[in-house]
Amino acid sequence: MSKKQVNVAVGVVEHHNQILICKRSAEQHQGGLWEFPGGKIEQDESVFDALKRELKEEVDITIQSATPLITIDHDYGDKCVSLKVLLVQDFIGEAKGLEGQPLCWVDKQQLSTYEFPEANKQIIAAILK
Ligand SMILES: Nc1nc2c([nH]c(=O)n2[C@@H]2O[C@H](COP(=O)(O)OP(=O)(O)OP(=O)(O)O)[C@@H](O)[C@H]2O)c(=O)[nH]1
Ligand SMILES: [Mg+2]
Repeated sequence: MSKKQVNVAVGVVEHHNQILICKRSAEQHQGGLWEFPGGKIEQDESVFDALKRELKEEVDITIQSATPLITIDHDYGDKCVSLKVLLVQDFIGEAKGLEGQPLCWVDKQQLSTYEFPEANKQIIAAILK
């Protein structure tokens, strides 16, 4: 049986040269690791609309615009993901963890000192380019 492929909208939210990261809860896939906020893209939803919905739900910010940064297809063994990563520099609101998740703003250069899912290494490389 083929593994399910999940399309995910991921936001690299940047403000004053810092990036917003959140901690995944223990029970989630890749739980306990840091992530860039985002989530699954629903059927008939654009990447931007999915990201806008997820960032409002998870961190209470409203994104105004976003630009494509990178797409990463990764096989975790139990699950294949296609991460559509958008760079967000234009948003309204102050980020807070609406799902009780720890959240922090990190200098770009410090990102690699946090533990992320494997696929995120390529995202961090793209941010630093
Ligand atoms: N949001 C997010 N997901 C990531 C990142 N890196 C990464 O491999 N993923 C994977 O993408 C998949 C979907 O993301 P998600 O769990 O946030 O989806 P969601 O918000 O719709 O959550 P839910 O199904 O837990 O309610 C997960 O399997 C997760 O492990 C990342 O930086 N951010
Ligand atoms: Mg999510």
